[in-house]
Amino acid sequence: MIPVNEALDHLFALVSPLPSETVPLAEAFGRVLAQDVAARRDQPPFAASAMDGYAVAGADVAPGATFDVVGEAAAGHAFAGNVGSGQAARIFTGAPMPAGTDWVVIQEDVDRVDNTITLCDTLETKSYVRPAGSDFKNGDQIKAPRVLSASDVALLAAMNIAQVPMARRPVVAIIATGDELVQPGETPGPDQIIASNSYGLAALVEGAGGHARMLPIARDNVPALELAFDLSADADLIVTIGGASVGDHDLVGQVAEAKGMERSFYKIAMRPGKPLMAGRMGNSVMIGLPGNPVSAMVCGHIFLLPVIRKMLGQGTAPAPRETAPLAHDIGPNGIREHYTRAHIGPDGVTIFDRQDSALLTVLADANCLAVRPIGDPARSAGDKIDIIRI
Ligand SMILES: Nc1nc2c(c(=O)[nH]1)N[C@H]1C(S)=C(S)[C@@H](COP(=O)(O)OP(=O)(O)OC[C@H]3O[C@@H](n4cnc5c(N)ncnc54)[C@H](O)[C@@H]3O)O[C@H]1N2
Ligand code: MOO
Repeated sequence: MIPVNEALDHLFALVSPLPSETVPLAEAFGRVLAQDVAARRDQPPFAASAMDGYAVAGADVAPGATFDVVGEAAAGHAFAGNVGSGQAARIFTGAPMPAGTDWVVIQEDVDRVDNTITLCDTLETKSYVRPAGSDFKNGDQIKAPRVLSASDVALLAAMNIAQVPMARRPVVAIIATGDELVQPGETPGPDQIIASNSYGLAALVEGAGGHARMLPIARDNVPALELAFDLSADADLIVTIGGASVGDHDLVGQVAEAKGMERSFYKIAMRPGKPLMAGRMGNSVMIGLPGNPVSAMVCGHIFLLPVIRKMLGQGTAPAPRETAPLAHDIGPNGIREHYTRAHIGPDGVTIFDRQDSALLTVLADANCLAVRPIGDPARSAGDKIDIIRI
């Protein structure tokens, strides 16, 4: 058994950042920017009014001052003329400031009679002009790598970047294995259960920016597993679930090796997740996850997501940790690093009593994994513990 950090280092050594691809802006949301991009224009491209009102020379603004309205500027319709001293242009939000003006008096502060406006006694003290380039300037950069948020997409659009260089999404083939499994929606036999991990892992993969390709369930026999590996050969990652342990029907490692998998490691000092295996397999990397549902999902968080992030060019880092106080006393930990299902709330971290790696209800109630190092002694309420949010 190797420690978790060593296993993760082995996995990082197996994968590299994928090449980038250019995608239309409308498809960029949630994906990872692969290269710095630069604004192709200033925004606003001209000094613009921030309000509806009258554009004047700021030097002329005083309570009771009067102006002749000589023209109009609206968004998309600049006023071509010049506005002289004692003159004003009717202006609307987003319109370019006419030549000769640097101040907008909001219409609420104006009395208008025919073509003459008179300013009221209490005036705003700000100009309501947005200077050219005050949001961004031509050449301003958005730095990669960065997961593009909805706000980023809006910013890229404003920068006139219609095609975006994105990290290619890793294709992750997910192979559930087991004679006992049927797909959700099917009718299980009396000795069967519903495949769950494959769906949970696919959700993790998609959430991290990968593309999950779920394969048909592979039965516990050599030809079925061989076929599943053949169907996954072009994936960037091949993730198997189950069949990783020492039972007579645990054939995954054996078949993977017969198919050319060069094993990097097998078995880690982790609970849950002990029978994890990984290795290079053709142009792909195979990660064999244990079958117990919580084990597979925990390994998904601790190994699969960091590997996907590396492939997306987001660097080489384990699942992010925080420290938080324990809400209660806990006993000592054993010889495997324990990723306990836990809940962090206002009272601190509560580690659930039931930690069997088959209990998906407990996992679904957890909002974090509280990590107990190998040989960690008993701890008291208030002691700090590492957590990983899930
Ligand atoms: N004698 C030993 N027995 C076991 C050991 C051991 O060291 N010595 N390790 C245990 C640990 S730890 C784990 S974890 C499990 C993992 O075993 P496998 O990876 O071989 O998983 P399976 O036996 O195929 O399945 C275990 C369990 O999970 C269910 N399962 C499998 N796939 C799915 C799926 N896609 N969706 C939902 N449930 C799934 C399966 O029905 C079993 O109940 O081995 C221990 N045994
Ligand atoms: O390691 Mo197993 O994954 O404890 O349940």
